[in-house]
Amino acid sequence: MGSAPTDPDTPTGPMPAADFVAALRDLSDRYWDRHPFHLRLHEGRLTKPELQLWAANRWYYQRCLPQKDAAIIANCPLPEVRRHWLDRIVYHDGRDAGDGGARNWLRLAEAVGLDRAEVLDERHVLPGVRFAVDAYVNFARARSWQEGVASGLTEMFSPGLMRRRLADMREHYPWIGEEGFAYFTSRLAVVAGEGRSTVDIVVQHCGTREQQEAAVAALAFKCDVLRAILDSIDYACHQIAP
Ligand SMILES: O=C(O)c1cc(C(=O)O)c2c(n1)C(=O)C(=O)c1cc(C(=O)O)[nH]c1-2
Repeated sequence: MGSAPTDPDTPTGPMPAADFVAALRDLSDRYWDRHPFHLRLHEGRLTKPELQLWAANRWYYQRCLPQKDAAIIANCPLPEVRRHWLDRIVYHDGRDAGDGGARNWLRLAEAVGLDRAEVLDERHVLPGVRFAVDAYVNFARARSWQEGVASGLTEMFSPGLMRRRLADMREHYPWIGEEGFAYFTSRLAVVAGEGRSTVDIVVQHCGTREQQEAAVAALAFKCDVLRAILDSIDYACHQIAP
């Protein structure tokens, strides 16, 4: 069996950096900002039990992120990238048990009326959310470190969403105490810079067309992970009695 003839119209050289970045940014339409669940959240149409379900399920995402980042580090042979990526683990886990992004998410969960224990034992985590988040961690374990890094680029789409979420939640759910919003206020301070430096790493280390296309596919996969999380939560909301 011979190999398939190469189509002379199929480009094989790397895309110019600007085209590559544009191909990544083009995926913003697949991001979760306009998911029906997020729209209801922004419009103040979620009930307290629905907000609780969201917070308890997002916890599973938040708590798995450091394992995803550790998998990227484990697969990466470059000390300068590992050193840089390590900051993400420290950000989520904190330098000690009392701080870090994950702790701040727990504060939000408590502010919407959940007990810390029922969040930590994950009794509210939906099967679909678990499957989606586990798929993200497994993707980082199984794929190249560049694909793992590229999959985190959804964050380049997130600052506007997070700012809007913060403003809309303060307005529409005034019963949530301000301490509950620490996650978003502290995340907003780092996320724009993180998104920019992640793009730089991806552009620098995806030198071939194949690597560039794999990076774009990794970001598309991650958009699907996020939407699958909200699909599951949204579906479960329809089963909560009003
Ligand atoms: O609230 C959001 O909409 C949102 C989105 C994302 C994202 O786009 O992946 C992250 C976060 N938050 C977040 O808080 C966070 O720590 C985070 C880490 C990552 C990642 O893939 O490494 N994404 C996100």
